[in-house]
Amino acid sequence: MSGLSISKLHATHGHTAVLRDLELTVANGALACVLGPSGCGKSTLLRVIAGFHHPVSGTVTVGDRVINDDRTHIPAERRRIGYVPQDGALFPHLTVAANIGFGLPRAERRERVAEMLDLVGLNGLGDRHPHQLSGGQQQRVALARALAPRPELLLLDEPFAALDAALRTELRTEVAATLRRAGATAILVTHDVDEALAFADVIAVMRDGQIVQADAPHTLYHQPADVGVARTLGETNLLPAELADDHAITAFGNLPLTADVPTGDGVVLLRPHQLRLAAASGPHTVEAQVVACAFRGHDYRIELATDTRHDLPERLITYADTAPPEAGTVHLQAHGPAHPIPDAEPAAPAHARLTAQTATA
Ligand SMILES: Nc1ncnc2c1ncn2[C@@H]1O[C@H](COP(=O)(O)OP(=O)(O)OP(=O)(O)O)[C@@H](O)[C@H]1O
Repeated sequence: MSGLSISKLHATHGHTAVLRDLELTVANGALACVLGPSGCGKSTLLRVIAGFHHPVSGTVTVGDRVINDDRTHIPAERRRIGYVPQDGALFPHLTVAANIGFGLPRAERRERVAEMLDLVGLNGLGDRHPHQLSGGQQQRVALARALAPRPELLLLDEPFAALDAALRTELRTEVAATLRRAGATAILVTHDVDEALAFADVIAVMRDGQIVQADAPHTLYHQPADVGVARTLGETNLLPAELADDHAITAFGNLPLTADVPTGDGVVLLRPHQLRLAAASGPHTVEAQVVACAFRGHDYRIELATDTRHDLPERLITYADTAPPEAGTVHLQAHGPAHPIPDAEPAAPAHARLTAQTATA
């Protein structure tokens, strides 16, 4: 398999610009996810890479082969790129084995089909037809069919979207393991954050036809480039802070920063699990009122109203293993590192809201 490199890619649908100056690199053997809201251009990007959609301009390289630039447009069937659409799109009148072997040279077909059935865990089901398989099994056949011709790159367009939650989790774990065994370079399109976090070596967050940040899941979650990426990856607490080189001075005391930044007023990100309920008040605890608490099986999601004495947003979110006292007062502690968010507007702090309410009363 080979890596992928995309530079200055522009694509349109009619007169509408869909991909704008898009840049993306996926290393050889990496599993990448493109994550973004509906309509941001994810499928169009995959279709350009696959060769089904002509871009206006830009360069697409797989390994050391340029498959698209100003002078080159290699047709889809000669790109050696596998494509698994949302519904699998198996041939209904062909058996599983015939689906997987479709288009393979006759001499190697039987052996390669057996290898692929083994890879996706469907030994013994080669003689069935697609309608005799479950949804998850059909998707595994689609994956086997895409991998059979040894593509240089595999594209998966929301391949688990039609499956129920349990099967979806199971299958994406299996597919990731299968792709790693095959040494595949793959790009999965999704708008499911959990899927992206669980599947990918690299997540590329897409917004309005551009990749705004591409990084390892852990880096992206804890060090997002802007508020939009921070919110795409999960719930946020955005605290006003005084930035002082390597630490932030906050209502929770001094917290180390993820990176050195210029000094001055700013906003820092703390993910919900970085706020914890303290047993009692202390020098760096903040008092808050529980306004909502939801049990989620593995933990509780707690929404808190902050104390008006503190320079904090109106609501904070934390996750905890045990339920707090109902509608009670709790003490919160923060655990760094905090991540500075350059473009964030500080939420109206509690004391400012109080002043505003008093003024209008
Ligand atoms: N065939 C088409 N003709 C005209 N406009 C299109 C066509 N296909 C897509 N678009 C538009 O291009 C934009 C990007 O669509 P695309 O399908 O790439 O987004 P997406 O991120 O994959 O969305 P989703 O997650 O809903 O599948 C959308 O505004 C869409 O309406």
